[in-house]
Amino acid sequence: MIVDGRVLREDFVPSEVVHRHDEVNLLSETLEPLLSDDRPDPAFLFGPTGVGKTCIARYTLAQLREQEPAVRVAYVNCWQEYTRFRVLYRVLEGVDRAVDVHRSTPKDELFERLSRADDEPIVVILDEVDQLEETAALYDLHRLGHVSPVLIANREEELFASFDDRVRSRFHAGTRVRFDRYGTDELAAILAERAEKALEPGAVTDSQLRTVADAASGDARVGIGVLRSAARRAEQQGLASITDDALEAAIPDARTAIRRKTVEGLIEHQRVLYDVITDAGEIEPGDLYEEYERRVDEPKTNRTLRNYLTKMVHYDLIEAVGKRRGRTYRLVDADRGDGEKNE
Ligand SMILES: Nc1ncnc2c1ncn2[C@@H]1O[C@H](COP(=O)(O)OP(=O)(O)OP(=O)(O)O)[C@@H](O)[C@H]1O
Repeated sequence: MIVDGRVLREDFVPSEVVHRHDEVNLLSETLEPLLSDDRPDPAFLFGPTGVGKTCIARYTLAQLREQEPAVRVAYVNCWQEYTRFRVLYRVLEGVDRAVDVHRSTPKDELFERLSRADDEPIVVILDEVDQLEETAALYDLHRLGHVSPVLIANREEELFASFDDRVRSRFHAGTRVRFDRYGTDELAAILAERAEKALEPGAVTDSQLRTVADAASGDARVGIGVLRSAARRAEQQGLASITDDALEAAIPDARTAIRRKTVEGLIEHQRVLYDVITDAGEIEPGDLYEEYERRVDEPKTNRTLRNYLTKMVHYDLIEAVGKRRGRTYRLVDADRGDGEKNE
């Protein structure tokens, strides 16, 4: 039944995006100066998870490179690359200038190397940029006239709150491209496009795709995950098409798989917070920070911890219950039907 499983993978960049034309156009216009050797303003892509920010950034840059192949693109996921060293290293790697760089190479030398790599413009996509712990990396990139950053984050307010004044003032100007959650019809159309490429004709009905879109509540990553899981289940049972039962079973399946992957991707300190919450069942912030500090050697500041927690809420790993005073954190129930997904 599955003819091309790649199409249902998370990192697949579709050759055509469904909807999001306004967002693609705004980003393309922002980057247009690159076509005449000028430097564009920074571009920001804001919105909740699974709404196509990464996909649209990659797609738009792939299109731009078709017009101007000299433009180089480096992709940095700041969830993993959260220090100045790691960001600069990843950008150098993205433009094939990372040979002979070691852990002990001074950061200033990385910066020097990047400043010398100025024969062609470089667009740096900084995904999950609100996870960056050393925002000096942004200051570095801004100083380089041949580097154009595209920054992706959930919320503008929290992102700018994490910047120091130097970075804030430099990134103040810049185009904001805002993404809303997909409606059921939009998500169903995205899923139909994927299903057409990935599955045999007739493997899934339009009404089933709407059920998936509805269950995913606007998150395309969840929707595609459900479709993938349902198709696999049906295939394992030797069926020629997806049954409603396979679909129902796939909804919690997909959420669990996505959650497992997100937990695996947590950095050490986030993981400790997650473990404390898991052990406690439900816990107040004060007790959470206290227990966290007991478990780590060099604790992060409360502000950083709050940032981690916000991110984990965005990623649907934990939920915050109650208002300021009396607020507690607990794990999100994997089997939840959803509909109350956090923004
Ligand atoms: N408009 C679209 N057309 C086709 N595929 C899409 C579209 N929007 C999202 N997708 C697909 O949905 C999945 C999730 O999208 P993406 O990773 O871009 O979301 P995101 O907003 O960057 O989320 P996060 O903040 O969690 O990283 C990807 O597989 C992507 O290819």
